[in-house]
Amino acid sequence: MSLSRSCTHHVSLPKPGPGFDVIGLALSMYLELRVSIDRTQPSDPSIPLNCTVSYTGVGADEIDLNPANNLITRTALYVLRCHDQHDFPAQTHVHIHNPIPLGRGLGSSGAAVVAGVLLGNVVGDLKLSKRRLLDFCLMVERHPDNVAAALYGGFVGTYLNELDPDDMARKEVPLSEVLPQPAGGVDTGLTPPIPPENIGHYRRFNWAKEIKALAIIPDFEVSTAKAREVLPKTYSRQDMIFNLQRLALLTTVLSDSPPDPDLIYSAMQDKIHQPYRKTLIPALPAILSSMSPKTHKGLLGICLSGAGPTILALATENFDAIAGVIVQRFKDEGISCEWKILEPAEDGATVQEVPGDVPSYLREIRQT
Ligand SMILES: Nc1ncnc2c1ncn2[C@@H]1O[C@H](COP(=O)(O)OP(=O)(O)O)[C@@H](O)[C@H]1O
Ligand SMILES: N[C@@H](CCOP(=O)(O)O)C(=O)O
Repeated sequence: MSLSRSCTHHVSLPKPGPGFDVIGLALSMYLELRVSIDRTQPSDPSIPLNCTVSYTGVGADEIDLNPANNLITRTALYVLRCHDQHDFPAQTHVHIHNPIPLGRGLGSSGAAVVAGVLLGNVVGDLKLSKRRLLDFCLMVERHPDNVAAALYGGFVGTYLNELDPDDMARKEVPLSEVLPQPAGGVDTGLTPPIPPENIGHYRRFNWAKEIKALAIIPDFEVSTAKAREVLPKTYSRQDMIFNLQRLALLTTVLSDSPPDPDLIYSAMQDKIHQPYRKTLIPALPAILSSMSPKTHKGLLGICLSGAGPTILALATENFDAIAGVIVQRFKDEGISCEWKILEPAEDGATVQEVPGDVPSYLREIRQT
């Protein structure tokens, strides 16, 4: 029997403003996998881990297609190995179509982790609940904002539960034990750390239909790991209260219809990550200090998307002009940008059976 399955994942654009590592927004860019398992064929020992990978979309020259190195397939292997399945089923092929720019703060890695977890669940026929899938995601990407938004869709608030000491230790094992690279074959003898139950939690919020998300995407990468290294380990009480006061309002004001620009603009101010990340993103200070609903009609609020360098501007109208100003600010620093108008993606990650024989995945990749 042959089968072809597709998984679709939405990119998450995390945390408007003060919700660092807390709130996430899934937006209308879709990472898509096509998975085929040719069960008519026996295992071929020359195929590492029984899996071949192909890729279309952005970053094709960067992504490693060796299943032992690729983030999506390594994550899937982690899920499989936690269930005593050491390799992919014989003759698995995974086609990845990825429109999400890499290393730009648009959640490409969060979407890839969600994709990998769903891939493991599908090819291993594990039938894990979404809640359990989130545990696996959180063993790999340890801040919950991106993966919860990509998995569940929409505008979400997230938190990590206080686990008992044993579970906490299990959750905090080094990432290299969760995702060894390269992911060795069956003979490594390594037992993967099984995620504790109920690592994190999420809650969907409403989103006012008038609000669109402009993503202005500079032509350079900032790795999330690097952008987290520049953050301080501790913060002043004053700065924490500043963010908490705004975050308490933000989730509500983004659901109000019609939106209140002044309130949204104020609620999107941040003192715990953007000031430190300015050093990595040349135009950020000029953009944040010069744009507001008073200077730009239709603008509601502006912040770094994820760890940057993408700028997220929430707006109701006047999109070309708002994006044009931000593009120009980057241009002044010698950086070119593309920009997109995006909307919340409500559905989260989905898996569909695709009828037809194995080669059909090549024809069915959605071009976005
Ligand atoms: N579709 C994908 N397939 C495989 N690896 C991916 C994919 N998307 C992202 N990655 C990995 O994640 C890295 C980017 O992650 P990160 O620095 O967290 O940036 P961001 O998540 O903001 O795009 C890429 O360099 C790549 O290694
Ligand atoms: N909350 C995280 C989000 C990182 O998102 P990414 O898209 O840059 O991976 C952070 O701000 O570090």
